[in-house]
Amino acid sequence: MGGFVLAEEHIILQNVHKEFQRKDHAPTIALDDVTLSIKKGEFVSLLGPSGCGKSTLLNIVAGLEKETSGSLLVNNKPIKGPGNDRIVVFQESGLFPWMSVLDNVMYGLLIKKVPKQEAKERALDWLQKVHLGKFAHALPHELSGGMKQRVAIARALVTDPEILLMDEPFAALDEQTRMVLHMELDKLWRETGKTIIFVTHNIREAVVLSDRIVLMKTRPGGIKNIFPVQAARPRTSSDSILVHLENRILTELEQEMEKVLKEELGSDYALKTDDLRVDPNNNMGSDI
Ligand SMILES: Nc1ncnc2c1ncn2[C@@H]1O[C@H](COP(=O)(O)OP(=O)(O)OP(=O)(O)O)[C@@H](O)[C@H]1O
Repeated sequence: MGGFVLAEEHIILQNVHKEFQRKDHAPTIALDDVTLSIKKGEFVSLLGPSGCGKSTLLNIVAGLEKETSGSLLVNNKPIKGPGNDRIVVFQESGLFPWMSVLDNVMYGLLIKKVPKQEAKERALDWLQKVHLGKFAHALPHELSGGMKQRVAIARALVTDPEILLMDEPFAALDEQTRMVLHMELDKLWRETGKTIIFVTHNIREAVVLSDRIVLMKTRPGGIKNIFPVQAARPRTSSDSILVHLENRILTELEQEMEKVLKEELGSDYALKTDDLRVDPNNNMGSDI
């Protein structure tokens, strides 16, 4: 071979096809022929309209769903199911309501037979990193939504997985909290070098956080386009590179969503996707 070194691929999906069987109906093709490679330490977002297969793709990488055909490799090894190297953070924090914040974060370590004192120290360390050291002994219901998601992130990262899989983790949060968590996640990602796959409906969230954005399409679900994000970090959403990219992605999404709406509504189709356009006076970003 020549004198160049290939960057290390962490996750490789090759021609992944996923069908869900439905009684008395044709199967739903959730993913068709998805091929995607993700490098070690890369932050990749999956973006696209409802039903385009984002969660299915994430669940296949997590080992929670099995592809119907095609292959998935992590560190060049086929995936047979869930593993300690991959952890999922969901939209709902999923904390045990009867356990303190500290016990919630320690739980995964104790399951893995980490000695109690070490588990406590590691959990407290992670609670400091997500700025919740003072809430170690609080119960989940005493926390705000943003704080709960911080605990969920600490609980995931304390076990030191190689890959963090995030399924709309900030979708239920208000915009200000979301922006703070973007900054925190960006910092944690840069400090830890984890590989992250992040599912979102929010274009601005995707451009602010990602190295690459995988824009997905529906019917059948798959990849429509991939956008590298070449802006310096830490980022602000007003960065002109990001604003320009956000509009490019939105233009492609509009085409996709018009296609979907026409198929769904047929002759009733009247809705225009122009309403999705970014209003420069509106800080919220576009949810799709
Ligand atoms: N367990 C299942 N059984 C049957 N069909 C399913 C199942 N899970 C997903 N699907 C179907 O597969 C397609 C893709 O679903 P998926 O949840 O992956 O999409 P998504 O892009 O994550 O959607 P959303 O943004 O609304 O969460 C949809 O048509 C969905 O109805």
